Amino acid sequence: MSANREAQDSRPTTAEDPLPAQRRRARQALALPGPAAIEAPLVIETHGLTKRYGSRTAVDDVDLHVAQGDRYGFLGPNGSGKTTLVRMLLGLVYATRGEIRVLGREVPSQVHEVLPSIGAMVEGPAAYGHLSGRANLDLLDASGPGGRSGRKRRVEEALERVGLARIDRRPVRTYSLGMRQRLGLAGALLTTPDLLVLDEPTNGLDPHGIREIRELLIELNEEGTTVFLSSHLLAEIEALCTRVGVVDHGKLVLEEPMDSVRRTTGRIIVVTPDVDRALGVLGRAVVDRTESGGIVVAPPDGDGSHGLARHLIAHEVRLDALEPERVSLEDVVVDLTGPGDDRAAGSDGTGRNPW
Ligand SMILES: Nc1ncnc2c1ncn2[C@@H]1O[C@H](COP(=O)(O)OP(=O)(O)OP(=O)(O)O)[C@@H](O)[C@H]1O
Repeated sequence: MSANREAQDSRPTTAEDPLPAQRRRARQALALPGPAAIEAPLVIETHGLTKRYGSRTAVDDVDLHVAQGDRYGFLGPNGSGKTTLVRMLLGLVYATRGEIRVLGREVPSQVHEVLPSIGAMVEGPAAYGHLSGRANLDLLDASGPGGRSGRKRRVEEALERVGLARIDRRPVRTYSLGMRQRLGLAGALLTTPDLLVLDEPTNGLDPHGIREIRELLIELNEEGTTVFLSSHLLAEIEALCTRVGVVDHGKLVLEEPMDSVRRTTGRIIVVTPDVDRALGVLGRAVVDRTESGGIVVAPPDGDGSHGLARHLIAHEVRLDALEPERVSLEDVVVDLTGPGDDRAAGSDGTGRNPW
């Protein structure tokens, strides 16, 4: 493949470039599409939602749109207003200004009508430390239908779903943070909710636990539950969510389907054991390398992955994979937001990304 204009334009960033090429592309076409672009009925909708604490604006003029069937990730650095917004959605904190509708009802005035259809876990799981996990769920379910046997069934099912079926009579105060998170989720699943609202649901879980909860949320979503979760973990949102809202200093700066955030760049990643041979064959069409050693190629206009594959195979380059390069959620989000409260205050001091 010969060098081409596109390849030259997208060569790896040099010291003079103020933004890496991928970031530049990420910045283009970011949008808050508004409700017109969303076809399914809205399950959560806010207009001009604002919350002030004294002179501090925690949530600033937010128009949020969560559609039925979404797995919506509400993402933002520490202190950006996620918990405050989640609490307003559930009627736990009153807004300074703006409107909220959840499952078609106004919040807070009609929230009691929809709370039975919502499973929620906000600001960590609340539980009585001296009681066992089962006893806590029994209490939460006290007003549920079907008497003792109905309650026992629901509690056991909820425990099973979150991977706690075998817990014993130990009091909750002896649980690890991960077990408490699971118990909190079990509490949210005692009814079959139309909407799950979860604030940082994988806090304290190890990677195995994070994956289990992700699979559970996908399963519930496929059974019809709309999932809204807040998190500062980009990878978690990227792996789980179908729509993403990004909040920064109280403002919603992005709301888009995950597919359009993670759109393709037009470049192709070649994974091959014959790296040197491929680099020689591709010449100046190579524009970058991935962290895992993939070769990023800008093919000439109209010459997509099929043409590239033919070209490489004709030159005896073996191919493990050929895939379109996508803009990463991290690039988009870091580009759109400033440092979180902890970084801004200098409490971390490591210079690490606040996400
Ligand atoms: N009750 C309160 N009184 C005064 N300020 C508050 C109160 N609750 C939140 N804030 C402030 O509002 C801002 C947003 O806080 P919030 O907890 O909603 O952010 P967050 O994105 O959930 O952060 P984190 O990820 O660290 O939990 C912060 O500056 C916080 O200090």
